[in-house]
Amino acid sequence: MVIGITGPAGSGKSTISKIIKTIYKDKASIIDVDRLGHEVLTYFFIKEKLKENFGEEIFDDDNNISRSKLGEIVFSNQEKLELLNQIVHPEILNKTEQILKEISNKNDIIIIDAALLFKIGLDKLCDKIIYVDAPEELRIERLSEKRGIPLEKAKNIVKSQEHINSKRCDFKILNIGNFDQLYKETEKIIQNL
Ligand SMILES: CC(C)(COP(=O)(O)OP(=O)(O)OC[C@H]1O[C@@H](n2cnc3c(N)ncnc32)[C@H](O)[C@@H]1O)[C@@H](O)C(=O)NCCC(=O)NCCS
Ligand SMILES: Nc1ncnc2c1ncn2[C@@H]1O[C@H](COP(=O)(O)OP(=O)(O)OP(=O)(O)O)[C@@H](O)[C@H]1O
Repeated sequence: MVIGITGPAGSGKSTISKIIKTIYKDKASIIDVDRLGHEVLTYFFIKEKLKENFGEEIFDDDNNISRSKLGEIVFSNQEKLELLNQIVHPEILNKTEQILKEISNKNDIIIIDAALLFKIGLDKLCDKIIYVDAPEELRIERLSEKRGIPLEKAKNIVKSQEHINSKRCDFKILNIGNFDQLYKETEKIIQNL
């Protein structure tokens, strides 16, 4: 079974993914789509496209994409973010499909952890979808205080995700309690899959 976990930044997707992994142990795998997005930035043809569209300034001294420089540009400019999305999302979708094919017979549960599950088109790969949310201020606080993202960047990321919604979901979690409460709520959902 493929479970999509989606919702805005700082809502708790990765934490829920890890809870499910703790419950299912070796029978579950997590596809972390943020990480796949980072991998895609190392592909030669993607780097070339990004150079054409964003210029040399997004590269570091070793000719790798500087995520902090690129992030600074796109998270404060919706049009540029959309341009980046058009370049990388098809490749992220391909890569996820490829991984699913490779690991699906070795796992009972595969979790796709992605804020942009619907936007990238990953929802169509999922049997069940969990949508997780929390109030904006709490998410910004988690991103800046717990994940170490500078406050301004955290606010920009959250603003850039205003389109995220719970279009088609089977379960919803409002993650405003403590970790134990989140664990229990996740466990309850797992029992009803
Ligand atoms: C802009 C980039 C270079 C910034 O990298 P950086 O390491 O600084 O941030 P990171 O990837 O950890 O993301 C930080 C937060 O922003 C969110 N985010 C990332 N990309 C996007 C996007 N295109 N739109 C909205 N939110 C995004 C992430 O879910 C996360 O919550 C990188 O996020 C990227 O290449 N994004 C495009 C690919 C993508 O859409 N990834 C998200 C898949 S769910
Ligand atoms: N219920 C909770 N109680 C305390 N801390 C929490 C809770 N839920 C999440 N956190 C913490 O908040 C931070 C953000 O959570 P997490 O990384 O799971 O969010 P996310 O939705 O995966 O974010 P992103 O989209 O940016 O990857 C983490 O440091 C996590 O440990």
